[in-house]
Amino acid sequence: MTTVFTIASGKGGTGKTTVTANLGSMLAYHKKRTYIIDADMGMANLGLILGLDGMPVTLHDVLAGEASVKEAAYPGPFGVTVVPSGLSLEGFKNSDPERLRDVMSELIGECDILIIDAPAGINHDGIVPLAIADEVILVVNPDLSSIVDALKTKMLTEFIGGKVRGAIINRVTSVDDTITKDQIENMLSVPIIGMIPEDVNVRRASANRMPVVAKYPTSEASRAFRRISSSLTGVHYPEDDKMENNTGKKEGFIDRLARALFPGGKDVN
Ligand SMILES: Nc1ncnc2c1ncn2[C@@H]1O[C@H](COP(=O)(O)OP(=O)(O)OP(=O)(O)O)[C@@H](O)[C@H]1O
Repeated sequence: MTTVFTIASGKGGTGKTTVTANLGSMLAYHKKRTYIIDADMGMANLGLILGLDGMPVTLHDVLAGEASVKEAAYPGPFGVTVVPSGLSLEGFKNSDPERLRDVMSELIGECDILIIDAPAGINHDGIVPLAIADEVILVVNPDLSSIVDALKTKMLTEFIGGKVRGAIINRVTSVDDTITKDQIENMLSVPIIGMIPEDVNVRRASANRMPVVAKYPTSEASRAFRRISSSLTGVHYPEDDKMENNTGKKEGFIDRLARALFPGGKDVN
């Protein structure tokens, strides 16, 4: 059975693409056959942060009716399958978001989990991903405008008959005492699935065209992504699990100690 998750927000820039890339990679690591699809077709950057931009066939071609989704699918970290969007405005113009339904039908049964990175806002191209998901996951930042926009997305999802699974609070800082987790939970009236800290390693990993869970597996953000993927799959993930990093080398005690002592420091590899 395939479960379709749509990662949505309301406000732009809250971290949908980051969540899609990292959650998808972690679920693949858990041996779930996982597809991640960049339906943020106007502002595509899933391929960019995974080193899969400039691919010959993209979701644009699929939604223009010129290719099948499997032709636009590429292997990503830990075996996740990535369907990037193209970067051209022409391709965006020719894409019909309604065709996402066909993409979904094509992949049902072919994978365990399908994650759709939705565009920000509540335009037509943003509504289809909300409508076709089994469960929508909201990504919010701990600020009022992000929460209010997520609330609008939640209401829209329910209005069109969709279901919101919960919210992920991203970019939480230790000095942030303005809005608490409980307040966000109350405002949105959905469970909080997890909290991801503000972590410079997220941007450092993107600059290296990798998800943080693969590039900096012991970072705070990676730990948070592992907890969230465990809670979605029910697979227990020991905190001291040894994941292979980008060099293919197992993280040893010295690496972990160095990271613990110098969390914001240089890559020790
Ligand atoms: N937890 C985090 N810590 C530090 N930086 C982060 C974190 N999450 C996301 N970012 C950074 O914030 C920026 C926006 O993230 P991202 O592109 O994932 O957002 P988005 O919601 O997909 O944006 P858009 O609405 O434009 O599609 C990126 O530079 C990303 O690296």
